[in-house]
Parts: sequence; structure tokens; C-alpha cells
Amino acid sequence: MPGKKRVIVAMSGGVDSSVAAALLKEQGYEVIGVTMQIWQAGKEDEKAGGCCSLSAVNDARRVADKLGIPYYVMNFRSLFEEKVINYFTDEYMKGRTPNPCIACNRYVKFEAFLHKAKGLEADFIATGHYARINYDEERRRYLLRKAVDDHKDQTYALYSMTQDQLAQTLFPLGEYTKPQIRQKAAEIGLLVANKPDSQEICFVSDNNYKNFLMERVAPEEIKPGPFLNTKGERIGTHQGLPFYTVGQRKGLGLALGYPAYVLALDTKRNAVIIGTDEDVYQKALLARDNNFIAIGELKNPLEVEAKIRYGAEPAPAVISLQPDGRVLVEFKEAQRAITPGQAVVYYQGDLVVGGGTIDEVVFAAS
Ligand SMILES: Nc1ncnc2c1ncn2[C@@H]1O[C@H](COP(=O)(O)OP(=O)(O)OP(=O)(O)O)[C@@H](O)[C@H]1O
Repeated sequence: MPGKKRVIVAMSGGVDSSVAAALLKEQGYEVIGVTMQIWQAGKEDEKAGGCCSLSAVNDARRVADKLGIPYYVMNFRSLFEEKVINYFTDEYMKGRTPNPCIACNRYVKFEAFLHKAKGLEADFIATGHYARINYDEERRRYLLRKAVDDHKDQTYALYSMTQDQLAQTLFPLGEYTKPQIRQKAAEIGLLVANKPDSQEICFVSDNNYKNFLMERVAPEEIKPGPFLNTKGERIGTHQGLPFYTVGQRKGLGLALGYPAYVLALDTKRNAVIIGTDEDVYQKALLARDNNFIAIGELKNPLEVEAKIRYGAEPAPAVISLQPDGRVLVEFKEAQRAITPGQAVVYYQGDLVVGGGTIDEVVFAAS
């Protein structure tokens, strides 16, 4: 009888990855649980019990005991620091708004962790992400699809996965809704069944990225500079580019007689560009570093629905390859606050066609 397939499950101590491990065990895999130490949590994080805290390791270990599976802790701290934390701070310093989960998935979970798992002779790795993978005979490609639970779908943060990575990854939760997963956790008596969902950025406490940046960057690197209107006129003084994001209205301290919004961060002039609500809506962007899961490469213009941030609805657009290798995304209708540094992910229904990083907004000539 051929041996069981071996799966290494990335266990964060949360309900999702705990149930992922349980489901795989039920399906007959040989399951091993691993928690990655990725960040030295401060006291505050410890209380909150985020994915990087000691309680995460304790929770994951207890779940592994309950399921009767071997469990290990692996240290990925220096890689996480380099590929996620440094990227996160650098991007803000360059006037862009990073997405650390995407960097973590790309370099830590589906590259380094997968590599380690292969070293342990695993056939697959698995996570508690809400997404689906299937092999398409006709296209001869692995495809990534949205999860059945639209609210929990995490494909936006997974668009950079390669064919090789998709072939060796299992997402056991993709066919379930979150309430079903919590119920399953309760049925099998997992203590983590009612644990709250993790906070937005696992290494930033209270969701306050500004404090986090201030702790990591020398104060003189964050310089005040001009607020400029769209005509290039100075209308005030800002506190430093990293403190602003595209679309922001609150906390600008400007009294212009109309609601003012951040349109762009201009690193060359160390300026924050300010405009009206109408100016914040734009119809096109250029994306770099694209990965086309479903089609390999983009040859001809393609109709898709493009999603410009984690919480945004995908919107109809046409994508086309430009001579400089970037992808032009032209929306049918203007989108609010297209933000450089965030990902743009291209869908056709529940299929992830691909995605890239928003490099620049193409402003309509006014
Ligand atoms: N520190 C970690 N060690 C191992 N795996 C992790 C870790 N952090 C996250 N993961 C894996 O990545 C998946 C997605 O991470 P995310 O932070 O989005 O967690 P989540 O959706 O809240 O899931 P969970 O309820 O399992 O924490 C998790 O389900 C888990 O498989």
C-alpha cells in the first residue's frame, strides 16, 4: 500500500489553520504542524495574542496535541525582518503604501516555508487561507480561485503564487464559510474555536503603523514639507510623507473651504498633493511586477474585474501590456484612491487571472 501523502500545515494558533490541520487529518494525510516564529512580539502584542506571540505557539501546540500530530516551531525571524518589515518601512519612506501580507505570503510562506517543508520530505504544505486551487487540464495550469466565502476570500494576497507553489499547496478551507469552520472547531473540541480573527497587520499593535515607523526610522528621515494643490501652489505644511496615504481626508489640518483629500505623495519634492473629492477618483493605473497565474503571460488586451485594495470590490477594466513591461489597467468607471504600493489583482468571476503592484496612477488630463 502506498504511504500517506505528507502535509506540513502552517499553524498560527488561530481557528483557521487549526481546522485546516484537522480537515487534512480527516482526509487521510500524514499531517505535521509547524508554527513560524516571525516577529518578536512586544508586551502589547502578547496581550492581544497575535500570530507572532508566545500564546500563538502555545495554542498551536495544544491543537496539535489534541489532533495527535507532530508539532514543531521554526525560526523565520531574520527572513521576515528582511522581506516583510524592511519592505514595509522602506515602502512608506518611498511614499508608497505597502501590503505586508502579500510580501509574507510571497517570500516567507510560499518560498522559504515551502522550501523547508520539502526538506522534511513533505508532498504539500497547507495554510488556513480562504482560497481554492485546482488543476485545469485544458490550460495545463494550476488555477487560483476565490473562496466560497466571499467575505473571507484571501486571493487578493495570493496572486503572486507560481505554478510550482500552487502545485505543492493545499488550502483546505476554500470550500467552507467561516461560520462552518468555527462550528467544525467547536465540534472537535478545539479551544481556539472562539478566538477572534487576527488583527490587520500582525506585527503592528493597535493598527497604528505610524508609531511602528517612528520606532524604526531615524527622526530626521521623516521631514516636513509642502502640501501642494493640483496647480503646484503651496497650501500648507505636512508632517512627513509616511504619515499620509492616498485618499486620506482626516488629520490634514487644512482649511481650504472644500473637503481636501490626499491625491499623491511626491517623493522628489517631498510634497503631499491635495485635491478635491472628485480628483481622488481616477480611471487608470500602471502595474509592475505582474504574475499571470491563469494565462502565463498577457499577450492581448483582456477584459477583467480588477481589485485595487483588500477591501475593494473588483471593478470592470481592460488590462494591456505596455512596451516597458508594465500593465496598463483602464477601468470602465473611475475608482476611489488608487494607491501606489498596493496590489491590483485581476479576476474573471472567481478565477484569479493574475495581479501586480500598483506603480503609478494615470491621472486624467484636467
Ligand atoms: N506565525 C505563523 N506560523 C505558521 N503559520 C502561519 C503563521 N501566521 C500565519 N500562518 C498561516 O497563514 C495563514 C493565513 O494567515 P492570516 O494571518 O491571514 O491568518 P488567519 O486567516 O487569521 O488564520 P488563523 O485563524 O489560522 O490565524 C494561516 O491560516 C496560517 O496557516
